[in-house]
Amino acid sequence: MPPKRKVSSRIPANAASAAAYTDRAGDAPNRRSKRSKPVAKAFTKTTDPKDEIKDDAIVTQGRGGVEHQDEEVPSFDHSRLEDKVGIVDRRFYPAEMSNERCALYNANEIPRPMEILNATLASTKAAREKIHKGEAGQAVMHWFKRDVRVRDNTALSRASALAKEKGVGVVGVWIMSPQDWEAHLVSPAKCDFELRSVALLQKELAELDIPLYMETVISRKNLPQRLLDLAKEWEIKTIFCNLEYEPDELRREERLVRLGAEQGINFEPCHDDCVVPPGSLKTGAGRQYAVYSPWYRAWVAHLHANPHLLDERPMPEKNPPGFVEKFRTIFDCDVPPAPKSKALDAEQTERFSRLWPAGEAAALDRVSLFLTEKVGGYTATRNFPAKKSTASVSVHHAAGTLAARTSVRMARDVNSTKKLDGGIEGVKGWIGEVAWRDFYRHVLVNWPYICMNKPFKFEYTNIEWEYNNKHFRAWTEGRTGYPIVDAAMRCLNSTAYMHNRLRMITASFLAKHLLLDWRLGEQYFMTHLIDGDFASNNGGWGFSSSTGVDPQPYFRVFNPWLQSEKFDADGEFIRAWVPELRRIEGAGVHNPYAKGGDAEKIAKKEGYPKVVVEHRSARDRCLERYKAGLGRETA
Ligand SMILES: Cc1cc2nc3c(=O)[nH]c(=O)nc-3n(C[C@H](O)[C@H](O)[C@H](O)COP(=O)(O)OP(=O)(O)OC[C@H]3O[C@@H](n4cnc5c(N)ncnc54)[C@H](O)[C@@H]3O)c2cc1C
Repeated sequence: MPPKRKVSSRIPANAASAAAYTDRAGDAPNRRSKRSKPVAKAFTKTTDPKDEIKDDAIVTQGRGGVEHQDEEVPSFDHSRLEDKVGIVDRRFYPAEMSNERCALYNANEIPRPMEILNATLASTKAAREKIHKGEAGQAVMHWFKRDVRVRDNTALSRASALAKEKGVGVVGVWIMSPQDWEAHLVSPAKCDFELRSVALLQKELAELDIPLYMETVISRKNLPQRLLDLAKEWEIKTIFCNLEYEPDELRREERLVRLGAEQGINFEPCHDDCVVPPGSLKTGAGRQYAVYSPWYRAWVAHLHANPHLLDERPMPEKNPPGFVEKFRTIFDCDVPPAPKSKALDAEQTERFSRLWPAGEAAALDRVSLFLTEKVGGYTATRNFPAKKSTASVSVHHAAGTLAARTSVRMARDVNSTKKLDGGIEGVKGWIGEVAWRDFYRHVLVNWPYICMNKPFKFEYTNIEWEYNNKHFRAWTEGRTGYPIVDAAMRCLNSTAYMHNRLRMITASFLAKHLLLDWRLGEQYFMTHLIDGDFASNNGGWGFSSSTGVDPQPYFRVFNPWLQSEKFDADGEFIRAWVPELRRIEGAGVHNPYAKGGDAEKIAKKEGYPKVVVEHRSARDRCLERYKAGLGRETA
């Protein structure tokens, strides 16, 4: 066990605390401090000085913070390198949370953001009811966030019902928050998709005489008060929204409930994003499930016992006569342009619009087409990227142009049993995949520290990751010398999407073959995927790197060649994305340099790279490093 030293310092929650880090790094073996310099340079994020992001908005509290006081810090504390390698964006977040603090969450000694929100909803209940019973105001507001749709929208439907009861209309609001996009690493393709969807939403709402007011709020911390100010300006007494489950968002909504109650506005957050609201399913011992299979059985049983959870939410009604005239000025808002750091060029705009039609009509078309033409063969074919046999609706689930509830209901309704289980194998299998999305959200709510750069299994913090920039670049560019990995990464870079099997292969390759800190890969995916979604992405990375909830065991290391031969047997997917290997016939395409002959000649001639790491030795190094990391005392 490494020697420990007593640190008697109070590190402010928001301090970059370079000195503290230097100190700690000083404890580390020389090889690490030697290595950290060039690595820091290579990975540190750069910020465009022209960008709108302002320093004043750095969130100093709120993602757990660093609250070490007289703590025991072992000399090995590899996680602390995160500051040097740019894992945590310190413009927005405090440094990586300590393992002790994670343990406190697990021991229920720190209230989770959802619990704090629920407590505030309870403590403000009387005040909010009084507002509800009071004056009608001029309208009811629905704040659109990750629910860019009119149909099957819980909070919008409730806003419409309340407006009808009060004899007023509904006003829609959508706020662009460039800092949220920056902090959440939202990819330019995803921002563009959202903006295109918002433009379509505005048109759909206009048919119901509902305006969509749009505004850009630069500083994310000002957003709650700005919403309340808009409500006051328009004499609105109630604001509805659907909940997002990341800690920052839950804390923001908690603040809105509190500030709203103080300022005479009832803020009503609704569960909508999950089919089953987080917190509804508990093990026999009353805990949140950390394993998918029993959780899934409970999820199905819960939905069969509570079928209303799958009911379509009523469409909002048309606003009453005279409403358009009263709110004329906000009917003509323009969709704002993407912030500079997220803007696409003309060619990218055209490409992504063609590949990913936006809006809820496109979403419903996609899911309907899938359920009529493809779902029957889903279970048998879903792992084969070249078959294009999955629904391709994750982009819609992520933007909220399609509710997961809608997908599950539509699938249930085409099932021969009219249930979630039994009946058609493909339908059952597909519902099970959509359920993974719920599962990872339930996990996020119960273990919020996964959103604070900690692995679910925080004992894996002490694995000594590599920060090899050359390897990372080879992975991002699709030049690792492993054709299936390279094809997948090039597909991601071009289409902003990657098939699930390939996400598992590339993620496993980064964490286990290259031994790179899995959080680098997690971030790269977020900044490039059009369907980037924190909970699903983090869950997928946790699974593949064996650091997450219900992961594959660390000693299972995917062999990329075997995966390739199994799931892209004809090499169709590889040839589509790696032109250097297109002329190779037969199995040589999976590992051209090993096969010799024509395959090797073509690969060499076309400049296809040799492997960056040799499979067997990479595997051995991985097992050794994981084992050593797990044997270490947690920091
Ligand atoms: C490392 C890694 C990272 C991932 N990152 C994301 C991400 O950022 N956003 C994202 O939506 N999905 C992510 N996934 C899950 C999955 O790869 C995609 O949801 C899926 O490829 C989307 O394609 P589809 O819509 O055709 O899926 P289908 O196979 O048709 O599945 C239907 C829907 O179920 C949900 N779903 C399917 N598989 C999963 C899963 N494993 N976890 C959670 N939800 C699932 C999605 O909403 C999907 O649209 C990740 C998986 C891994 C292994």
